[in-house]
Amino acid sequence: MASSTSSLKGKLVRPVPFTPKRPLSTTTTADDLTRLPRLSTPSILGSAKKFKAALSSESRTRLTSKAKTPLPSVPGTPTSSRPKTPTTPRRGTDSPLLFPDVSDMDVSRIDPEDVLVDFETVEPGDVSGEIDVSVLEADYGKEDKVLVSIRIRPTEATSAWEASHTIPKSIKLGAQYTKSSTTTPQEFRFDEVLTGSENKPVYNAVARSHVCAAMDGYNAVIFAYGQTASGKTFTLTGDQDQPGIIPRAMKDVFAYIRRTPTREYLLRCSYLEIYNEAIHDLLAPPSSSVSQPVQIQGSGANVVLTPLREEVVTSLKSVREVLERGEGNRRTASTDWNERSSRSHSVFRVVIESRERCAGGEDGAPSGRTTPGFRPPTPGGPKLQARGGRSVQTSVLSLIDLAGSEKATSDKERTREGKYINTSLLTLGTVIATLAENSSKNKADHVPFRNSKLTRMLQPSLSGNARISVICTINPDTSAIGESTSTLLFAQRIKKVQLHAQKKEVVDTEALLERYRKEIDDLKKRLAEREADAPVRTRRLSAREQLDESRAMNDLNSRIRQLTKLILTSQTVDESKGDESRPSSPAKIDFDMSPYQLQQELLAARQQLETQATQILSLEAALLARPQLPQMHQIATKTRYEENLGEPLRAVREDVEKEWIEKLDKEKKTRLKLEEERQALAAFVRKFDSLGLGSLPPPVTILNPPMPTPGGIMSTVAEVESPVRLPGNPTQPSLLEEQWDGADEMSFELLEKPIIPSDSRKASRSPVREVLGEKENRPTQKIY
Ligand SMILES: Nc1ncnc2c1ncn2[C@@H]1O[C@H](COP(=O)(O)OP(=O)(O)OP(=O)(O)O)[C@@H](O)[C@H]1O
Repeated sequence: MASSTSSLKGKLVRPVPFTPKRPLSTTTTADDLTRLPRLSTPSILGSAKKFKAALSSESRTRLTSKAKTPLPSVPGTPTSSRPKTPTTPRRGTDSPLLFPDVSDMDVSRIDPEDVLVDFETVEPGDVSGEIDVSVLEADYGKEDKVLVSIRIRPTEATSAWEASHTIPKSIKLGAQYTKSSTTTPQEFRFDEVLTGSENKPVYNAVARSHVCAAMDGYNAVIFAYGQTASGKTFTLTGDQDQPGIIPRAMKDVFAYIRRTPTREYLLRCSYLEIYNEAIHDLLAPPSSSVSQPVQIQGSGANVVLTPLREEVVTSLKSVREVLERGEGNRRTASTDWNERSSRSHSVFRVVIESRERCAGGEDGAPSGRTTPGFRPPTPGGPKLQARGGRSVQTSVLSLIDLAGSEKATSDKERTREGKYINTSLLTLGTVIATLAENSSKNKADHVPFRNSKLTRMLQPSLSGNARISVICTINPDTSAIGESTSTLLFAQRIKKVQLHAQKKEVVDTEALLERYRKEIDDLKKRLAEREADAPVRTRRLSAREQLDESRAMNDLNSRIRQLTKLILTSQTVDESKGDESRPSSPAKIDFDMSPYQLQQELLAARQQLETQATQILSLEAALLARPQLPQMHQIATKTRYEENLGEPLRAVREDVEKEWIEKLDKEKKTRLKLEEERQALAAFVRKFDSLGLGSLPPPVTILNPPMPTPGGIMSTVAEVESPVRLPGNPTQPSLLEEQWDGADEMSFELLEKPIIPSDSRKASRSPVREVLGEKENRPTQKIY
């Protein structure tokens, strides 16, 4: 063992300003660990980093006193602290406890409205001043591939790898290190290939656009992957001289807020680690962290971590305080390869909620918490509410430092940890490989997300709903060629994963519903006007214009349908569950809902009934208003023939006939479906009424909505009666069941004459007439 250790000496040789490596001990005691300073990379966390956390969950110790040295600022940050908001934590060097049971900024204890950050409250010193407009305006939302970069750690020894920094940026093994002299080394191409010890260009190239994307409403994940001691922590956290991605990202978050005077933000941070396949909250007090490990609940895109402490941050100072506390709790240990190796995967998450600022700062609108559809907040505490018509945009920025993969080590405890680390990284590799395979071959193979906590937690992001940037770090030494090659292969696979990140908005339901209702009213008015003068106008229109007219009516109807559906969906949106739409069975009543919410449901159901009745009648009206089927066939054939001169008339006719059969069949199905929905809704309304829930007067109460007749006369029908015949009622031939009789005999001359429906059509038993009565249906006679 001693010889293996000595052979490792000098492998992590770093250029200036690196300090010489401490001679490695093969037998590290817990005592040693608490004394070991991190010699090679001075931590940005000051003395907090000087502590080594205990290495197993049993013997793990937490810091019980606050680090003496405050977290150094990112260069250029003025040290003046921002004025405190009433709830800004007063903990600091004078704090009696580093892990109070309840933090002042714990989101569950505060009113989000009191801790909003906007361009006025951001301290100029919290802003990098470097944010570049082109990054803010970058088209990051459309990027559907993972941004994959390689960072090669500097070495004083000879590097086994050759990097090309010109486009295409690539890396390949030096020819002298390939297995045989005849083999050409494989060239790996990536978005970025970075070298050197400067963290700023690394941040700009791999992280800045993702941070801006997160501020703009997209979920974003940035993670570092690589062999142990290859530079993941250096890249993400950095040190005093070279702050890494996390501190720079937080600075840009505040810079972004400062540059966006139109919005206000609520920022919540959490910090966790996955150690030996258990998730620990790095911000929770040690007692509750051990007794209540964080659980992953939910599945698919709705993964929830609970209990997980989230703390509101209002300035860089409060971010530093949170980071410092969490960092002090991370499990690191000296391994044969790295004096301060991360033994866990750590995840720093910032939930960014924002909404439009209202002019003057106070809109006088009622609190979002009283908006209909609001459900009690999830255990994570209160969230920013959509308010006064302003929707809330939510996104999560996750910054992940993975534990390094490694070979067997000389220490038993490290070997046990290493097994867990390697297993979860292996699962990550398998998940990525399957996702890549699925995207490139259009397959839907099972993805084993559940095989490790890491992949389960990352499932929503890896499944596509996040902008992802991966930095794969490489140890360039010749002794690490194997591991570096496998890192490059991992990087190549993840490049193939397909992303489709979407912004998530929670709307102010009341305002939105109002908008929808208004639009529906307008549309209905337009529809009624068109229907009223349809009979007269139709006679004057050319064949093409008649088709256009019919299309326009259809468009109006489908927009009304769409909006009605939206009303139902937005009223039943459960904020904790994301975009869940209304239950599939409208007859199901949710007894957890408040009477007011139930009433809103009832109102929506009634409105839908009304709209459906209107739709069904409009369909009938359109059918009655349009020419007889053979004539329609003729019109369509003529139009098509003119459009495709040169095609044989017979072929055109056959095509048109086929299309019309399909069209009529579709129409029939739509009407039957509408009727089924209508009946289900009617049952829903009846159920409400039988429970006495509909007795309170809703804003609009229309149980038997006035139904527009084709000619514009309004009437009322019994709610149970349907204007559509259901299957199995052979006594009423449907308008849709007309035959193609005579269609073959048509000639274009017919079209020159006014289109007059035949007597048989007049005599046909229209369901509209049946329902409304012959007299009320008189407008249909105006057609003639
Ligand atoms: N690009 C770099 N420039 C200068 N020093 C670096 C660079 N990358 C890594 N180092 C140094 O190499 C050592 C190991 O780096 P680091 O701890 O970041 O590795 P790691 O990949 O996080 O390891 P582990 O997985 O074991 O936690 C540290 O002393 C760090 O300061």
